[in-house]
Amino acid sequence: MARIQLYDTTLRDGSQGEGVNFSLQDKLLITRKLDALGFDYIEGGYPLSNPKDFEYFQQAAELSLKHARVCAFGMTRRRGVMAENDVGMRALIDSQAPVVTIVGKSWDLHVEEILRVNEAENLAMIRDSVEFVVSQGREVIYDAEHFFDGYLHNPEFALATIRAAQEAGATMAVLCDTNGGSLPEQIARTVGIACDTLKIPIGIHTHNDGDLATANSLAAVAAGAVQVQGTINGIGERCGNADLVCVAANLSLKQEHEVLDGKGVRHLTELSRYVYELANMNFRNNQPFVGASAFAHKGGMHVHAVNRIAHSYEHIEPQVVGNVRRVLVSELSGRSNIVAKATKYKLEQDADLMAKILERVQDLESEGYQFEAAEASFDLLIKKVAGNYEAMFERMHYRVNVETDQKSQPVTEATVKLRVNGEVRHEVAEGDGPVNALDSALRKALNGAYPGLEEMHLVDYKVRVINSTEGTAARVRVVIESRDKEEIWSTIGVSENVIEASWLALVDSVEYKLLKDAGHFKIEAMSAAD
Ligand SMILES: CC(=O)SCCNC(=O)CCNC(=O)[C@H](O)C(C)(C)COP(=O)(O)OP(=O)(O)OC[C@H]1O[C@@H](n2cnc3c(N)ncnc32)[C@H](O)[C@@H]1OP(=O)(O)O
Ligand SMILES: CC(=O)C(=O)O
Repeated sequence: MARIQLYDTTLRDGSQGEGVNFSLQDKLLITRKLDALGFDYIEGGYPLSNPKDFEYFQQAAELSLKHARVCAFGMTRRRGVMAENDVGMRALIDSQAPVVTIVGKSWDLHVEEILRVNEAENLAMIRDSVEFVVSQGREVIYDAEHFFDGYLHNPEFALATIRAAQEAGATMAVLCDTNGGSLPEQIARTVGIACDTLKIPIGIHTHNDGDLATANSLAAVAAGAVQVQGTINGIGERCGNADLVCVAANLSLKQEHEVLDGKGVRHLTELSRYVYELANMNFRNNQPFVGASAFAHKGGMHVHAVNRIAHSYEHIEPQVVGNVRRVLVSELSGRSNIVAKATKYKLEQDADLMAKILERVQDLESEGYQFEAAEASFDLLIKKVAGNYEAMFERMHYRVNVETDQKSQPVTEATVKLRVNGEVRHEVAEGDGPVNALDSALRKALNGAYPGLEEMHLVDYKVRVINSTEGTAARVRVVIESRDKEEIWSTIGVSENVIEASWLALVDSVEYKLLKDAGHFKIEAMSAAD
């Protein structure tokens, strides 16, 4: 099978996604990461667009990348202007980027109605721009915008545009499904024709408006394309670009093409999460290959089978893309889900205990608990039902007061009374709201007894109404996410009272941390039998 180049445009087309805004530092960090994983090209930005993108190229030049070539992106010269006098062309050259990607028009509609030039002038704009940049010693990749729509309406003109780019010295013509509405058969047919027409290699750049960006990229490769452009996690304009994480995994694992130097695929999960973190976006749990749910098994029959042969319900082994298998516990669980979770405590042989845990889970889930989102509370539940739970403190009492004079911000105060190692402790604390005040008072009461608590903090707090038909008497489910230096964990509380539900989740979170520090829990992936 062939070597396929991966061209990442997270920093340019990805930045065109709604809500995405990378700082200069983020862009440089992502560049380093992509280079380390073996990406071939990194499109860093549009130097004419803004000072940050211009500065990026100055700093990227200092990065001593091992593998990737950095590309500056821009459009062909404006109509009626010589390429050497065009501000966009000058910005591309001044960027000092070794590779310049020039986007030009392929669809006669855009030429006539958007640029408002004739076809001959558009061909001259492409030719002049590519020739000028090549004359400045740069490699030129030519992005043929709207190529597939253009080919449908006027195939001779669309092909003439990429021929012009080839004749002017471009090293690659990348056919863009800019509106993202093409289907795989259309992509394959058109790429095949372009491959037969040109001598230079063909690349593919797809958008996801029909949810087909990955399929269209693979169809293009099957028809002869040797470069795929896309973004990490598929972020980008409108519905996004082809997700290079999925494209790379499919090309490498399903079609045995060589991508990412043969090594990067097993770091795809880490890369995906790294980019989400820097983009300040939530992880997409159901993202294929790398999402937290991509290898999470919930249905009891699935878990039963996966315990015997993992690939009975998995298309690849999770570790080949750096992901892990997970077993979820819920009302849909059978004994196998519980057994899988209990293996790390070596309790799985105790059939009565497994049945008791399952019964307890089903009872609690009928009250509104959901353990799949609260694995730390489930670990505590196993200990409690197994009879080897030791309370690290005894809860005696708590109270929360909120006072407001209607003129200033409400003041929230919590009081917590505990017995810790035989000593009664009674503490009060103020906070930004009841959960924060309770958390502060609980920590004050435990102060000195468990120093590890200082490194733990809350990172997320979610409330859901469970039986909404009951109005204000409805039950609420609170899920709290906490972290320390080494782990993130989630706990749950359910009650008619939001403060009580929060308190239950908070206490579980602190108890999990204290028991973990005392060596009671080990973080292990489920080990399946194959
Ligand atoms: C498919 C893609 O994703 S292409 C990349 C799209 N990305 C972006 O637009 C983000 C960065 N863009 C920008 O910062 C700005 O749009 C700039 C700096 C490029 C241009 O800004 P402005 O000069 O203010 O122009 P504006 O954005 O309003 O309009 C685009 C101009 O470029 C012209 N143009 C558009 N495409 C091309 C092209 N391929 N070749 C030549 N000229 C073009 C248009 O005709 C229009 O010029 P006109 O006003 O003289 O008719
Ligand atoms: C070049 C590009 O981003 C597009 O045509 O979609």
